[in-house]
Amino acid sequence: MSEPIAVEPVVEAARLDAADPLAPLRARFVLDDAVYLDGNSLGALPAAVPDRLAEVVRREWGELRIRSWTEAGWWTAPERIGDRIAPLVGAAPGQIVVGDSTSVNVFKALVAAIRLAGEERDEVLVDATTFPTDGYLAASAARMTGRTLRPLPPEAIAAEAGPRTAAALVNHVDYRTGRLNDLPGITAALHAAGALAVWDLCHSAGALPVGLDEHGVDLAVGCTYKYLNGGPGSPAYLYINRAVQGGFDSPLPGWNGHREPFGMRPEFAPAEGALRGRVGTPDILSMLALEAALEVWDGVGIEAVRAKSLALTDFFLRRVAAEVPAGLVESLTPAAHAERGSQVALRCADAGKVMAELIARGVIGDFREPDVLRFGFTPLYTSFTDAYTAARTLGAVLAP
Ligand SMILES: Cc1ncc(COP(=O)(O)O)c(C=O)c1O
Ligand SMILES: Nc1ccccc1C(=O)C[C@H](N)C(=O)O
Repeated sequence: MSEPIAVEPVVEAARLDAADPLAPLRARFVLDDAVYLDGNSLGALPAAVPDRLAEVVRREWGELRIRSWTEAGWWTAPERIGDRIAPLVGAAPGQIVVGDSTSVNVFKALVAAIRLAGEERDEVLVDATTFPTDGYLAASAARMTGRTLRPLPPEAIAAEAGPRTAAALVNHVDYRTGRLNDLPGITAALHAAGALAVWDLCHSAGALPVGLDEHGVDLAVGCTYKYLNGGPGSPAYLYINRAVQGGFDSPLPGWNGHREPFGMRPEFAPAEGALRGRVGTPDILSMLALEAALEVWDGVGIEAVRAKSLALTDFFLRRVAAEVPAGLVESLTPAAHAERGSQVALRCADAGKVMAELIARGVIGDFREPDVLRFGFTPLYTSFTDAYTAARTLGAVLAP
């Protein structure tokens, strides 16, 4: 029997790219020769955005002016764009509004969840490994509402939720390690305890299926500037499950969330449905840039995105193992597909300096304290050749 012929890794990468059904989508983005693995911080620019934004400024702002609130659909943009995001996170229409930052939406969602849970539930759980803003806001929400905050590792939340628990705020994918938390299981356990589930989807939306409706998530928030490519500071979104919309009592009841915003009434009366999650005047330029950015999803299914994401991170992990001498890096990202988001986090000595050197050589990832190299894989535009080049460059930096 003849030995199997070992395929050169660069050839393997090229073959994987040639067989990739999503490969043509890269042309929908503005990219250069750099290997861009930072879409989990700031997604690349979709090619349709600059012209659309110029049109919004020149025609809608410059010429139509105030008429654009109605004639150009500005006023209804938060719910219209929410409905555009909905299929990507497994939500039926009418449950998502776009606006404000993720931080502000975390506050709205968590306080509303505490209010929905009722007075007798006096503790709030929060993912102890969370991106800091969620932890800060959860502490303030708990303090304001007179509840006790209990930070827990996400894998402990299901078992610890009990009759005192009002709600838990959990990240779907951990920003540092790339671990994918068990959204269906944790949500079901919270519900069994009579508590509400609030999920932060920043690092999962646009990278993998979320299934908000299917799993009965109560409330969720996420940013749009990572895997949804909405641009720097693009508005975040708030999902309010239809089942809890009637009881959603916003801690930020601004006039945009009023049943009759132009009624100019002294008393607040919430709008029907997810609209009550709106606060003030939407940030139209960012919002319409996001709307144009979402066109890259036309005809793209999130299942195909997930399949490519896993193939990319598998291939990258394999190439890192081959290119980097043993012991120099340690993957913090779970090997099991069921526990992996769309990034690879490698612990490494002098990670800050190593990332600076990678960037100098055209491989853009990021460094997170204290010792983590983070590589984000955006299936819409990252190629297997990018993954190959990144691993090879890392090998060259660490073992010159
Ligand atoms: C999990 C998570 N939540 C929240 C944020 C940020 O919130 P904001 O969009 O308000 O800056 C980030 C990243 O910036 C994040 O990774
Ligand atoms: N919004 C930003 C603005 C500037 C620099 C980074 C960010 C990030 O989004 C960081 C990201 N949330 C992270 O997971 O580290």
